[in-house]
Amino acid sequence: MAQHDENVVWHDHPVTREEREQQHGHQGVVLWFTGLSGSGKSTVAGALEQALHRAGVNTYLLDGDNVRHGLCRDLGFSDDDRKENIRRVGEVAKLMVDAGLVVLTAFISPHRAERNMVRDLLAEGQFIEVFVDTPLAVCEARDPKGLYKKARAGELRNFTGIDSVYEAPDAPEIHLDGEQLVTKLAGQLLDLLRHRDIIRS
Ligand SMILES: Nc1ncnc2c1ncn2[C@@H]1O[C@H](COP(=O)(O)OS(=O)(=O)O)[C@@H](OP(=O)(O)O)[C@H]1O
Ligand SMILES: Nc1ncnc2c1ncn2[C@@H]1O[C@H](COP(=O)(O)OP(=O)(O)O)[C@@H](O)[C@H]1O
Repeated sequence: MAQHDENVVWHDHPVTREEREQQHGHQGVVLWFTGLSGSGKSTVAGALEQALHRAGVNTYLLDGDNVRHGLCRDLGFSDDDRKENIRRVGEVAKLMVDAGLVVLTAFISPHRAERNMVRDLLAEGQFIEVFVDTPLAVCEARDPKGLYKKARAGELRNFTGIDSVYEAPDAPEIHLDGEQLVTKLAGQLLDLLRHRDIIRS
């Protein structure tokens, strides 16, 4: 991939992130959900976004399934493609944080290195890693899209948890038990955001 051109120079603009955050009444951060397919990333992120939106927080939810229909439609599920997927989403999330939004991302993001790459793109405290920890057997029993069934039958290759790796986070900001009620999990995340003064109580 081409590196950035040394003749392209960063341009600062008069309105700052801090000013945008002040206007919103809250900080910009990323809640980076990671977990197996079927662990509950989209469901929990959606429930949290709904609660935040109702509370007047400016949010945006970037979801793997949706992003792969547009921005990342050229990418598949090899390790390199997943890496590029997460790099692009990380850069988009960074722009959205600069816009002062509470960004929720729901990507399997199976590799520690890529999640840490996104963490390093952001300032201290702006990256909140949310591990949706649901046992593989439970995800496989849920199987809402029938993908585990296809993977077990050998009709789908490189499926996370079956024949492609998932590296669980070592030290996520929050570790959710994905078998608990969705409302309880969303509540835990709201508590964390209030505790960190990202949103008002
Ligand atoms: N081989 C393989 N492995 C894993 N997942 C697969 C695969 N093929 C298709 N899908 C569907 O794509 C969704 C995962 O996309 P992501 O962009 O989140 O994946 S990644 O972060 O780049 O690993 C994932 O969605 P979720 O179930 O919502 O996680 C699957 O529906
Ligand atoms: N905490 C939960 N308890 C029970 N079922 C859940 C829970 N979270 C999600 N689900 C269900 O599990 C399936 C997969 O959830 P989804 O959010 O699509 O997972 P992911 O985005 O990680 O693939 C869906 O059918 C959803 O309704």
